Amino acid sequence: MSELLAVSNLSKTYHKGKISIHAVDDVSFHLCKGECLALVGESGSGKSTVAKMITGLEAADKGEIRLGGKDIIGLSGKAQREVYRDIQMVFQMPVDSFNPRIKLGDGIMESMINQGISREEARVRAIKYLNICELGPEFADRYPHQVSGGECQRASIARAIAIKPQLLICDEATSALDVTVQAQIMKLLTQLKKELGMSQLMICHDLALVQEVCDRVLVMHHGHVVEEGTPDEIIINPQQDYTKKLIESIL
Ligand SMILES: Nc1ncnc2c1ncn2[C@@H]1O[C@H](COP(=O)(O)OP(=O)(O)OP(=O)(O)O)[C@@H](O)[C@H]1O
Repeated sequence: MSELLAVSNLSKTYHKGKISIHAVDDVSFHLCKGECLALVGESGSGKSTVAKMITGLEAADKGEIRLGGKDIIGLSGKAQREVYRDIQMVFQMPVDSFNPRIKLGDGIMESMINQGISREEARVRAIKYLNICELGPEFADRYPHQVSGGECQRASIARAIAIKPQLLICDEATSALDVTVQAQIMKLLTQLKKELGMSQLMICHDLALVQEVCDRVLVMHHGHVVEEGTPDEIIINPQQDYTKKLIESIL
């Protein structure tokens, strides 16, 4: 598999008054095309900060992020818009990710229209991707408060995939949902990976889900990557003491 994303020596420190929080410290990893990589670690270990730097929501202090060989840090204008179209993120709280005053269909169409796609075509594509996410066309005309959490999360996945990103980042995308809906959404993401060849970076606390859907796992602790391997290597035969404790605490 060829490499899609290469993260090298990435670091981020947050400053709050006199306190400095080294959220991410010298993190390096890669992600291949069509691969699903899990990022696991206890709360506060830096997982979301890594994801936010990749999506450009946080600026990196140091390091390099390459997408398809091109350094994406510090881009601006059209080059930046083009790159971030290829990286989409799905967040934990589905309802918060849509504007409550905008119908789901219009929310999904927005980024396509921003890309220059006509309203008519954007509407057709919004309905197509809602359908891929197992939501009927009627969902396009509903407001976020008129659907369940699971349906809203499907709609946010539809919005993310409608613009055919090369990389989909899911930050605890299913943890607010009940177990059956969680399983359905993970199945859907695996299907999308196979059908669209999309690479995925999953931040996930649920090791059973990681084992089921991810190809490789990175373990983060205090802003560092402490271990990397296949799900079986990490979950069944962890090498580092921190990973052993993490697995014990989660299982
Ligand atoms: N905007 C911010 N300002 C200040 N500190 C922050 C900010 N965002 C995150 N942090 C801190 O950086 C550290 C890493 O946070 P981050 O959200 O990346 O961890 P995480 O592993 O994703 O945690 P969780 O699993 O709880 O979401 C934490 O100590 C957090 O409090």
